[in-house]
Amino acid sequence: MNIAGVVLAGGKSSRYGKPKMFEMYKDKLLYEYSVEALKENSISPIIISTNEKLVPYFSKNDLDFVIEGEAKEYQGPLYAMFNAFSNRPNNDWYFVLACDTPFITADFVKNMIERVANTNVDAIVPIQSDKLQPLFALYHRNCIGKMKEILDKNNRKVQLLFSEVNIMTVQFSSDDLIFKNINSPNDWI
Ligand SMILES: Nc1nc2c(ncn2[C@@H]2O[C@H](COP(=O)(O)OP(=O)(O)OP(=O)(O)O)[C@@H](O)[C@H]2O)c(=O)[nH]1
Repeated sequence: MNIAGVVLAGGKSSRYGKPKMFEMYKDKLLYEYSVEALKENSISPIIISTNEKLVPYFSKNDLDFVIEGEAKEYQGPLYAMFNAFSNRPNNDWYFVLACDTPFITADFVKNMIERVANTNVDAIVPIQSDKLQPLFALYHRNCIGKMKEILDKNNRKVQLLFSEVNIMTVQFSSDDLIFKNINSPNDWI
């Protein structure tokens, strides 16, 4: 069972006012929290999905990842996922994370990937307070065709995929900080 990691880092950051993935929090850049949580679970390759303008700003440091610029920018997470998955269709699963989640942990990633064995669902998606968390989820390559169908109809919502494929949900407690993401500078306060 091979799992690729995909960190989505090509959004507009319009609410933040500047590319939020490069904000420093404690000792790391914001996007590095997601890369590290995947890396600590030996997930390889780890792909950073971004746009051509931002590619030069990702520094490899000691982290091990591949940076990919999308031909069409700002098409949203569903397109970004489709693009990253279909560029490497030989992976069985893709672990998708966003670039703005400083409280993500390697334990969370471990908990999720342990569910991949012996399941025949197409996606494994966390749920917290009745809200699905599609940008912290595992997608099987079976999803690629359905994603294309949704995009071809000019739809962009990741949630639309969940009525087209079989999903397993994983319940998390409402006080778990893992899913907190940073949209604007006020979210740090
Ligand atoms: N590669 C890629 N990632 C994206 C794209 N759109 C959003 N993302 C990422 O998806 C995650 C969630 O995005 P949002 O925070 O909702 O949107 P955003 O565009 O980054 O920020 P806003 O402009 O403030 O809505 C973030 O990690 C984004 O970087 C895209 O078109 N391509």
